[in-house]
Amino acid sequence: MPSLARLHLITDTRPGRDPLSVVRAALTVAGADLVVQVRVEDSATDREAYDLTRRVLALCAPYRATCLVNDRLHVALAVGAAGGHVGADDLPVAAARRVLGPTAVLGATARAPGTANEAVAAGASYLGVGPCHHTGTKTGLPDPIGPAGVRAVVDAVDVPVIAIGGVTAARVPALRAAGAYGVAVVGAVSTAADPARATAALIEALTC
Ligand SMILES: Cc1ncc(COP(=O)(O)OP(=O)(O)O)c(N)n1
Ligand SMILES: Cc1nc(C(=O)O)sc1CCOP(=O)(O)O
Ligand SMILES: [Mg+2]
Repeated sequence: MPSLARLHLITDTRPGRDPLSVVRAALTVAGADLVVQVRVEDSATDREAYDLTRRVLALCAPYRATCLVNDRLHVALAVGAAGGHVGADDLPVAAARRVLGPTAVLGATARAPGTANEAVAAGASYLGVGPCHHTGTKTGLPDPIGPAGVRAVVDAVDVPVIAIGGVTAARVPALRAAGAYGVAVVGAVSTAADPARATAALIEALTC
């Protein structure tokens, strides 16, 4: 299994966004130190997800950056991505592991130590833990768990914890101090005036 990069950029496919140019900008700065997770709207067709993922994979390849696919594991397999990410509404982690095979990267969402332990026992190779802070990117989330909630999960598991939800470069030090291995972001890069510069700030915060 490839070593996991600490910065995960999740594609922003909301109307008016340009996910490919954001991914391109982030890769020029972060290179192999980036995981790009392709996440499309629930209303997107599989064909749209497949086409976007193929394009993202082609951008990642020269940098040897890792490409993962959110939810749609058949798309991950079809394009040859490194793995996928599942949450409570997706395939159960054990089923996802069977689909992807033993060596793929498999992330699972966990918000508390109990579900985190279950996800790891079922085959998750990393955990996405949050929401750490309020976010305007996704609706319907529970209250933020903050760095203390991240710490509770970190103390319970032995896989990398990727903090997600309202993460900015300024918030990275507290999340790292809580034991987060890395962070996943949408808005901090996608809505930045300069996505390359925003990526550089996150990388710097993660390497301090
Ligand atoms: C790194 C990371 N962590 C959490 C999530 C959220 O996944 P999920 O709970 O399945 O919600 P959706 O993203 O599918 O709406 C994630 N994608 N990545
Ligand atoms: C897709 C997603 N999942 C979350 C979770 O907590 O499970 S938070 C989130 C959105 C993250 O976007 P931003 O970096 O703009 O806050
Ligand atoms: Mg999901």
